[in-house]
Amino acid sequence: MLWVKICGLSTPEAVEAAVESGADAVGFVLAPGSPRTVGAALAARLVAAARDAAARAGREIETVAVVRDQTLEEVAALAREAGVDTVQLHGDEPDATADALRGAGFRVIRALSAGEYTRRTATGWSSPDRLLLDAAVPGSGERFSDDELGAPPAGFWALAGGLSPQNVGEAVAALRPGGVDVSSGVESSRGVKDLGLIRAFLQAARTVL
Ligand SMILES: O=C(O)c1ccccc1NCC(=O)[C@H](O)[C@H](O)COP(=O)(O)O
Repeated sequence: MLWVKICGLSTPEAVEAAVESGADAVGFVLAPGSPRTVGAALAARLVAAARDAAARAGREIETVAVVRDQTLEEVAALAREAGVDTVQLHGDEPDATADALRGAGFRVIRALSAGEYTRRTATGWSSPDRLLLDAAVPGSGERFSDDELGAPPAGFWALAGGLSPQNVGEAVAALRPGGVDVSSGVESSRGVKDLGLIRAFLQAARTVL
């Protein structure tokens, strides 16, 4: 079944809508400078809300801290305080940062633009972590173009960038990722989640063949 992550959540109501509608993962932006940025203390409350909602539904939820170009020390401290399961690295973090986070007990998602993924793999780079392929500007609501991605990854990967309830089915049919990730496409305005769009996205993603 398609793995679905709803990202950039900042209220308990939006977290509950995502979990109750069947999201596999919920993400909180702990990188500075975004309208979706939350502090570690609020993220910890949102993590608790996600786990409570998942427990009520009798299932599990993966909680994800989204970071970008912060030091390992800062990322580890934020992730620990927030109490997340997973750290999503969205910048130019070295492989050593991912290794150290894994060593500290976190799961890691490596987010790359489709173009950067294509460049790295051409040099023989590979990642032990789950890959998320995104547009050049994360959280912008933009799709990457087909010619930026050479061959999609062979193993599990998730598609992000410009997805919405309207286009997720067509995007998954075309690229066949193992998962999808959305933020802007479930917002009424930048940084403001729309509970109806969250539910509609989950419903559309769950009916992709
Ligand atoms: O959302 C942000 O503002 C953000 C800031 C810094 C690093 C990452 C950020 N977002 C990552 C995501 O929300 C998703 O993984 C993905 O890029 C979805 O983007 P969208 O095109 O908005 O659906």
